[in-house]
Amino acid sequence: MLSESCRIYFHSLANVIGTSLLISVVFLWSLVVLIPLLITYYYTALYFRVTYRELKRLDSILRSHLYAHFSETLCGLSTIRAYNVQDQFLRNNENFMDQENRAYFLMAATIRWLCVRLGIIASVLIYCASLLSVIQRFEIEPAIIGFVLSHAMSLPDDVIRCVRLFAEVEANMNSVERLVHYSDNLESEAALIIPENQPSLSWPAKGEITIENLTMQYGSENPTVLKDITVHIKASEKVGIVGRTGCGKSTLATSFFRFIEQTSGKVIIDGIDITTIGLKDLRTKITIIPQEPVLFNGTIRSNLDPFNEYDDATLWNALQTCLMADKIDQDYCLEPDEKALLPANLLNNSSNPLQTEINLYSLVKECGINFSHGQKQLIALARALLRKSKLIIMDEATANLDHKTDQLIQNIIREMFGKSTIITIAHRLRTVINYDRILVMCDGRIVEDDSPYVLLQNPKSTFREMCKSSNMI
Ligand SMILES: Nc1ncnc2c1ncn2[C@@H]1O[C@H](COP(=O)(O)OP(=O)(O)OP(=O)(O)O)[C@@H](O)[C@H]1O
Repeated sequence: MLSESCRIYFHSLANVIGTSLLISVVFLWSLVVLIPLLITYYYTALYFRVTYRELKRLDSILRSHLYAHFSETLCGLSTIRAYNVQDQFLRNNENFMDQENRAYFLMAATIRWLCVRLGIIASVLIYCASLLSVIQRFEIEPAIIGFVLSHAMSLPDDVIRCVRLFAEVEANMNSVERLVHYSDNLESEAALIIPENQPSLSWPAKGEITIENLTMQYGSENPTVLKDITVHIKASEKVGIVGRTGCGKSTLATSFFRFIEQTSGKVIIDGIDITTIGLKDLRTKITIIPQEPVLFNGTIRSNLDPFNEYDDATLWNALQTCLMADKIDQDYCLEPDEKALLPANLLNNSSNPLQTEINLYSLVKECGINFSHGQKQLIALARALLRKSKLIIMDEATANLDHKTDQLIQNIIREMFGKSTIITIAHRLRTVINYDRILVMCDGRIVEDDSPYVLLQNPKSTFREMCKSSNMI
């Protein structure tokens, strides 16, 4: 929109300057009127610009409220209907529309105000040019007079367009200013790849982690979240992190990905300090199964394997291992015409699970809304299985599964990721009770670090207290 506004603005400006020059060259006396008119024009435009800019800003803000409310309503349609509050949301929507229209109406009124004033100024100029043509009718050729007057007639429109578009260009430049701010002034992440410091393809081969005096905070104005953490995690160890909400468990887990940079200290994975390598090299080697698994609009297949690296049988195996296969089988049986779309070799192969009416090509809606939270976590687990990382972080990954499924998944994890290091954040203590080690966190520090058995034997242990309060012992 900005380029189009600029184009029309410069076009109108050239017309206004050209016509004014033409009139003053042909009728020298017109300068007597032209100069005061230009001054009046300048001040009127200035007055208009300030008001219009503010109104436009107001309109944008109110419009964004309207759009936000509209999209939130669309996302929460089922909840709104469930609570039978459609009328309230309709009223709110009308209210937001009314408010936005107020600013829009004022903008339209301001433009009308300008049109009237500029129209008068331009008409005075045309009047003078016409008057001078009559007075100087014997001195100037009729053709030239006709030429000047025909141009002068378009002056009111050009003058109005010129000022309006100038204000519009200026208002649209706000967006440019914001983009420039985002691109130049905001701190960006570290380099994705540092060519002179790339880890080998097999890194991390063991999954051994050493954390030395790690301190982290979210921005300099916020309190320190991780305080001087030192811990060594052996290769293939299964470590559970527990602690009260807000004690820094997720922050410790995400520190491996450098989502926020550490304030001080070191995280060393298989001998490499993670701050010395590029973010892409780091992040592609670690797998996270997050609290809020992300699914994309597409199919189950495209969600499991976005870069098309695995065949269907491998994907299906991963789903079956994560206990998702039955669910998909039930929910998404292939229709005959859908079957026709599948590659023939998959359907003819008797050992292929696709023969049992499984559909990896089933639809996954935006944000995976057609799956339950637990199912989304199982799909995320299947993704992790496919990647076969040496280091896997699970942030409450099985929190939304029932206890039995959680246990089954834990067994699967132990079996399938036997040679990987696993760090699991768990609210449910049963999830990590069979792990090799438990780290208990409190207020950004590790207060206990031992095997679950040893911690449970210790009557003063916080972990024991936590197990007691959740009726495990
Ligand atoms: N993006 C953020 N910006 C500022 N502070 C944050 C941010 N994320 C977390 N925090 C703060 O850091 C502290 C630790 O949060 P963190 O999510 O690591 O805790 P947690 O133990 O994982 O909690 P939970 O069990 O509820 O997930 C909290 O006080 C939280 O308010």
